[in-house]
Amino acid sequence: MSNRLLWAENLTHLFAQNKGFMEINCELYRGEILGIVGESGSGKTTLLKSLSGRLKPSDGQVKFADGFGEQSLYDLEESERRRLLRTDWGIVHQHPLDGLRPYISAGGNIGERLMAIGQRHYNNIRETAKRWLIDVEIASDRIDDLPITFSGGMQQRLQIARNLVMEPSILFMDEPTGGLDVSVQAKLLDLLRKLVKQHQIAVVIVTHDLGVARLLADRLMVMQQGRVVESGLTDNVLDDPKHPYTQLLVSSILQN
Ligand SMILES: Nc1ncnc2c1ncn2[C@@H]1O[C@H](COP(=O)(O)OP(=O)(O)OP(=O)(O)O)[C@@H](O)[C@H]1O
Repeated sequence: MSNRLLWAENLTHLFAQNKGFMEINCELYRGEILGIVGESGSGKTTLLKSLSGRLKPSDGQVKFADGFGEQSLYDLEESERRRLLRTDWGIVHQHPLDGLRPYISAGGNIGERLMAIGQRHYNNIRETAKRWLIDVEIASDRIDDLPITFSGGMQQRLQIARNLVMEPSILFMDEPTGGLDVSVQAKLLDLLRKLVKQHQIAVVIVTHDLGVARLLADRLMVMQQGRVVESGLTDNVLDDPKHPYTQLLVSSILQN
């Protein structure tokens, strides 16, 4: 069985000239972390949306492998795509409250999706939610508190728990540490790395921060003006960048 989970074939979506992404071909394998880097406006978020079923591209295909074989993401019915996004795939937004229900408890945020797939045993759901709170380093006695009473870092960890409780095969993350203080960011990155490796989850992560990419990603794609200009193993791309744009990105970090 191939370990290829998700791939894009000549994927293109343009809002206007040079605004969006063009002719993207990429692959994601089971258990790997793929980083998408590039400066602001290079099309990273738009590409992530298309790869994760939230933006139908104007051209090309997103395909994925599941138990039934190979499927074309945008040939699915809208409802099927949504179900896939809530069950087998997860999405971690930059702003945690975009991915949480602010007015239901932390435990409810984690348990809700289990109930949506038919789990009904309240005590089991609560125990699972507690375990996930502990796994993302939130005290389990906060289970009945609302996410709006949590710090930004805690909210982000809760958003991660809400996704991981479904044991997704793929997690899509857009600047997950974006709004956090540096020290909180570092802790979250450590936790993320531990959890995705432990649960063998494949990840596509968008970041403009090469430090985040270095820490998390196994492979990188570098985007400039909607195109992938370089890709490869993270260490190779960052230690020995071939494309002038990647060289510029790497050297601007070194100067900071
Ligand atoms: N819904 C939209 N309608 C029109 N233009 C859009 C839309 N969404 C994004 N764009 C434009 O497409 C280009 C790529 O945007 P995108 O958000 O994908 O870039 P990015 O690399 O993720 O940038 P950032 O790091 O700042 O989030 C930008 O020029 C942006 O202004």
